[in-house]
Amino acid sequence: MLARPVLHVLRGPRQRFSSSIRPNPTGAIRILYGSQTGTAQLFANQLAEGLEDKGLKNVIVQALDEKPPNEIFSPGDLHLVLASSTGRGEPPNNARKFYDWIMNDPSAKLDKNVNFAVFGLGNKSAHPNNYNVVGKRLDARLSEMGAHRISDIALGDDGGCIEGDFDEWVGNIISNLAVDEKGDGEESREAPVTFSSSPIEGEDEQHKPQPRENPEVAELHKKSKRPMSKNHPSVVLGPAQSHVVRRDLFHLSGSNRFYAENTEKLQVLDNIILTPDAGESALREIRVSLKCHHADTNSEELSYTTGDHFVVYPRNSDAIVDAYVHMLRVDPHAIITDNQNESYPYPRGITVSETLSHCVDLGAPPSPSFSRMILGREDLDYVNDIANPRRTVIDLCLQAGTKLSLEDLLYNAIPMKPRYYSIASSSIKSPDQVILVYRPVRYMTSNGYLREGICTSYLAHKGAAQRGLDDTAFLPALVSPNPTFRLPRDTQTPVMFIGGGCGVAPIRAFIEERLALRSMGHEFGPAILFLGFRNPHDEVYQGLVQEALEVGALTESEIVYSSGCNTRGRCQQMLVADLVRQRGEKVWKHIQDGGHVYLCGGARTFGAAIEAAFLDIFQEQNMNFDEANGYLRELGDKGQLAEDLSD
Ligand SMILES: Cc1cc2nc3c(=O)[nH]c(=O)nc-3n(C[C@H](O)[C@H](O)[C@H](O)COP(=O)(O)O)c2cc1C
Repeated sequence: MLARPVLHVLRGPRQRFSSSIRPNPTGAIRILYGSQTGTAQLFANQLAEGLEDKGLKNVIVQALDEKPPNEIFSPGDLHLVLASSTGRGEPPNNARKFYDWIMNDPSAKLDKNVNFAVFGLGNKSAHPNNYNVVGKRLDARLSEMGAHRISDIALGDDGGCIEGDFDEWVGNIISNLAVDEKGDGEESREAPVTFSSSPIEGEDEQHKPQPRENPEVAELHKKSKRPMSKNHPSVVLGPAQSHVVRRDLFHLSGSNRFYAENTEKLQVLDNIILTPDAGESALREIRVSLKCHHADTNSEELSYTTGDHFVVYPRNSDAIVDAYVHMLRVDPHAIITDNQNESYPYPRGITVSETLSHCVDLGAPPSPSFSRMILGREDLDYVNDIANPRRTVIDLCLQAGTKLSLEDLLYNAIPMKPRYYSIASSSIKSPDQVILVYRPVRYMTSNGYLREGICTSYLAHKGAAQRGLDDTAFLPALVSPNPTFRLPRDTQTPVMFIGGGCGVAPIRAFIEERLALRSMGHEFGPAILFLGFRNPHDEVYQGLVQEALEVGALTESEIVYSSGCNTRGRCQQMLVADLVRQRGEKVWKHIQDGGHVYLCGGARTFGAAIEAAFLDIFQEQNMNFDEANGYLRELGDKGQLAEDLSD
């Protein structure tokens, strides 16, 4: 059985320290989170456990909207705010009221004894223009309102190693709470205790005493990176229930529920390969009915607006779950009853197999400290050895011959997150169903293992019901509004759609919407389409584009391929970013005419390349690099540039 990490991600069971931390600060520690898909919430709970492990009392965890906004902050308390950005730099739903209050009420003030620190959660490559804007704005505004910042904002990048970013922030916070090594509860004068001490009158940012490294805390940091041998809380297993065969977790409710509110059991109507000639990585289209099949639901049907996202709860494949069951040597049918241990991160009362299937992301690389624990060594080039080759827990265990317990896995592995897809259909044309476009992810790891993307392979195995209510025909899913990604209200406003690969999905939705509006008699302004595929075999929706061109829902379209020629023998071998650059004058005029631009595709390469092309185009118009960057941001801020970029 493996040991728990000490400081890292603080996901493990409680461990008591001969504390080098202030044992009982005068105020409470309020951990406040705003979370859309659960990461900030998970981190908030881990942080609370970790601080309690250090002997700190009065640690409270709350969602930012749990109290009226003006009652959240208390003088003398420390407020650790974890907030993600969603939509296009929007706050999560459970922070919306608070965010609106803090941003829009200029008279709102905070006492100077309100202490705070912010950890923002975002994704730099997917949302370069809106990276962590919510965290950054909250941090700036809290300071402007008069509160006392105890440490600089930290930014977690979900496109990189967010757990590592979080670890580092937690380390800084803990250093800030530390007293000297006398450990007698009495603060040394030099101790960097900033929380609960009032800011010194007249002190400005530059002259604030800087936290110093406390030797004992530094030692704790080092230890945190080593396996420790401590007692684990055990996961209590009840008698096996082999007759229990559930393929979803809708029966769980209240604080034990697993799915987010508004999640429904939805029926798959169709699941087809769009480009059969493209081989295994062909684009596919899945059609899902919005009619609810969940017994407890109040609503009959979900609704959406064109441009929204669809959120799917995937499961690990049975083969992967079996491999873990075998490795852990556990009875898959045993029920996890564990009611005692508050820190247990998943629903109770479900079987081991259900927990492994639904709750843990068995395809994700383990966090840095869990990797160190499994491998039993500290030196690790995490990015190159673990994250980039996407090595999983089982890979590392096999490599190191580590015997992992069920507890080790459940407390340390990455929880399963629901996946977001751009809806590819128009709500005017098909209000009762959505279309998603996806490409099954399959790749060979550097050490020769075949890997499949969890959600895309989950979707690929879905099919329309063959026999009544066949399980493979249903998905747990919900609609997530994306209000900043909409066609202009005035159909005469010029639009330009720029997309690559799976980015064709939201573009398909907009084209279908314009066709529907056309049939209702609407008149349109210019609409330009720049679209790229891997090769001609990968090209989809030619018929729809053609129809749109014929009726004026599109006015021009250029399709390019990163390799190969199209079927009509015309070579358009080019990247979309180069096409955009070549059409620089047209792009510039479109923007000057007040036209809207929509960027849709992968974030890391496509999104970054198109933004670089835009910067080049703007610099051609006598802007320097900084001005071009500022102009791009301005277009986003005023809603003329909208992005739907995925990770
Ligand atoms: C639909 C969607 C929109 C997002 N928008 C942004 C954004 O505008 N800026 C950003 O930095 N990150 C953005 N992200 C990335 C999330 O902030 C990041 O994945 C974060 O870890 C999620 O934390 P949460 O699970 O607590 O909500 C977005 C993610 C999704 C799924």
